[in-house]
Amino acid sequence: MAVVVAVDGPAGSGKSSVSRAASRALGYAFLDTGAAYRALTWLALERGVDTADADAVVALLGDFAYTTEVTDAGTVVRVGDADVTIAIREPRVSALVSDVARIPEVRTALNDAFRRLIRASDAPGIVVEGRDITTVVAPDAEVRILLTADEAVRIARRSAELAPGAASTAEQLRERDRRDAQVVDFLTAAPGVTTIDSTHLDFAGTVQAVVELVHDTIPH
Ligand SMILES: Nc1ncnc2c1ncn2[C@@H]1O[C@H](COP(=O)(O)OP(=O)(O)O)[C@@H](O)[C@H]1O
Ligand SMILES: Nc1ccn([C@@H]2O[C@H](COP(=O)(O)OP(=O)(O)O)[C@@H](O)[C@H]2O)c(=O)n1
Repeated sequence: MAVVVAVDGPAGSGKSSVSRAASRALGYAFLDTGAAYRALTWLALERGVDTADADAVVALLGDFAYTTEVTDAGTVVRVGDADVTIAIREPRVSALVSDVARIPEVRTALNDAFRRLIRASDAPGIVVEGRDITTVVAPDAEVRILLTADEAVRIARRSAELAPGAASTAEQLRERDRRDAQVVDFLTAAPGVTTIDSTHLDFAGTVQAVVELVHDTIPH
């Protein structure tokens, strides 16, 4: 059974990029759970399904052929034959993903899939990042981290999400965190979870903090 490193936190805290780099440094696999919520949202948009209609979104699950493939250039995300790696990061997906993520049947189905992927990993460990990994998906993970940063810093890091005519990055990020926080608490560390605040750390320093915590926790 692979060592599990669970990482939760709000948007723009560095979960995906830091977890990916830390997994490489550790020789571990990597699982970005937000990508699956984003891919299901992309499928709803593609099919013209209203994301506020929970039953219609749940009906998509039977036909949600979601796969990921780790390549040198990064993780390629596909739904069926469609490469949605770039599309799932578009603001139109970010704006609706919280609708999809608040549907209990969606969370149950995706969490089951995440647990299967974790169990199937043949690497010595796996870094899994999202919003409820430390609390719901893998509460027994050997290493559990809440990655945070001040909101202004997170907004500055996410400025690339700005789309012409759309609400500002700041409004989008605040609104998404507000809605996500109604579903899972990723702003306070559960008992046994270590907080890493990256506000005053640069990228390499944040990766190092994660790697050191794993080394300090896991005998090697
Ligand atoms: N400690 C850090 N210092 C500076 N930039 C960072 C740091 N951590 C992450 N970043 C950058 O911030 C942006 C958002 O990070 P990302 O991993 O997408 O966050 P999340 O997955 O939590 O939304 C990325 O461009 C990333 O390279
Ligand atoms: N474990 C998870 C991961 C993501 N999500 C949802 O998926 C969305 C996208 O997650 P993400 O990790 O790609 O978001 P960023 O923080 O990287 O922008 C979040 O805004 C949540 O609505 C979730 O509900 N539970």
